[in-house]
Amino acid sequence: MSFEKYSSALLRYPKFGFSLDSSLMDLDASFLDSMQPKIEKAFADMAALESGAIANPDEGRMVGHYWLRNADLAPNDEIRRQITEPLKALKDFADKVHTGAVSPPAGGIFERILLIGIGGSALGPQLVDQAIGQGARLPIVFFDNTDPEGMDHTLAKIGAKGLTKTLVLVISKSGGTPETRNGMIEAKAAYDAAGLDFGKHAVAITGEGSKLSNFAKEHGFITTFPMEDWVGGRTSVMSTVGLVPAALQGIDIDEFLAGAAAMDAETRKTDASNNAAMRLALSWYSAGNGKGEKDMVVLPYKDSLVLFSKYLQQLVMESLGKELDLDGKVVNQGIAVYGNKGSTDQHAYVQQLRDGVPNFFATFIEVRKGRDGDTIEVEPGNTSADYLQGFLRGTRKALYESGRKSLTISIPEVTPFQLGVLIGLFERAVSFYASLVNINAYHQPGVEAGKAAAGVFLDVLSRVRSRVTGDPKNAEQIAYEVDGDEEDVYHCLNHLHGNGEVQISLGKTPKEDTFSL
Ligand SMILES: O=P(O)(O)OC[C@H]1O[C@](O)(CO)[C@@H](O)[C@@H]1O
Repeated sequence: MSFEKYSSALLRYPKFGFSLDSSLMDLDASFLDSMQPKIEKAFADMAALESGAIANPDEGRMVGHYWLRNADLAPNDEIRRQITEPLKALKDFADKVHTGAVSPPAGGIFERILLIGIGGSALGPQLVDQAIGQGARLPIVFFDNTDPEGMDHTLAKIGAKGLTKTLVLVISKSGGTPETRNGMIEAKAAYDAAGLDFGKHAVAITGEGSKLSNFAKEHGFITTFPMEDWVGGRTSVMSTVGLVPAALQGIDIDEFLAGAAAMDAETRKTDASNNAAMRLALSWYSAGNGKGEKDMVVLPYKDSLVLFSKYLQQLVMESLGKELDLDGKVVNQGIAVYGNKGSTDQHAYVQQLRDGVPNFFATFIEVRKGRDGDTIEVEPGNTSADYLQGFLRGTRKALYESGRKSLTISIPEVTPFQLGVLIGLFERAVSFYASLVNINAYHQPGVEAGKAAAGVFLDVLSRVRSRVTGDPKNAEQIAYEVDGDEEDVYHCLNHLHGNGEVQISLGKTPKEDTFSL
């Protein structure tokens, strides 16, 4: 480590107080020279993407999340309208909810939001809430899974009386995601049980003509906001998906969009040496030899950014984790992302980072401002914020001394603008990296295999359910009756037992276990 090296590697955007320190990634001149053709191609791919090329060839779609924060860049008037009109409509809607012009049927005003979604249709709003939702006008709670107990806990927190003043946002781009559908059905059941009209409390955000959009029409939802097919789920936080809840929460969405637009403006420039998104992408490439050989550990030193690691996990892993490259060659690409927050992680897994398997590089996120208002000294001469900074600097140094590389991103404070800056940075870094390694970052074919297998399992389960009788039978016998896979049938039976639907009599091995009513 040397000040000289730090000083020459530091990339700064003083206009908004951002910096990226890649000095501890050791990117040397020969690596950068060797990458030049790929860098030029990545800039060209990006320019094509932003001007409306079909950048997601497998799905035949444009990729437009960069237009969401600068509609002037949209490739045509129709798309421009698809951005500006919903933006205006959602602001009007939020105003009406705040003033009571849109109100619950039982009177009063809406006091909280229940957001039902999963993946990109929940993670962005969760990040926004955690990072910049403190003191929000409307608090927000989530159903982001099909776990019945999780939903029960959330409903219990709201309480039957609370439901009367809860506005439900059901978010699904495809409109057919089972977890989200289940959450909506469970929420509707709770409203029905409380004698309330679910539709009069509900808003949908979904693609036109989707199952969800039809459900919303049938059940008289308050309104529906559109989601366009050129916005991917994991990059939807600046579309209606993220902006409707944020505006309802009273978050300054114009600032949020402006932060991303400011980062876009800097990282659209084709000077690689001063482009933070390209620098990130090159650092990832160098760390993992362009094959994702090193994991990315994300360590924001700020409680409010704790979900940023999880958010990046989806953004990076769903975008870059691909079997085939754009030429159809098997490449099994990806970068594993995990993390939580500093300095908390110091007391969890940093031990392994420092001394264990050297299979990662770290990404520190420094927030310069410790807190608003007065502070105290926790000991003579030092504040809590000093400690946070000390632990960040100390961990970064200790890791480098044991041969572990790291990046450090710094922002002045966590505001809507700065959250936009961070999201804009990583979105573009993902786009660049995808070009560097020649993959489509905008589809997710791998997710379908698990969904299809779950469908087969659920089908077997419904048949197994009707085959359990008073006579004890083992999995093999029932599998024969339902024409199903024996192990699948065994798991179905065990699941039914776990939920009190059938009895089990344990044998020496699962093959010998028997089940009855
Ligand atoms: O918004 P939808 O269509 O419900 O999808 C939710 C999530 O499911 C995925 O399609 C696949 O997991 C994600 O890309 C997406 O964010």
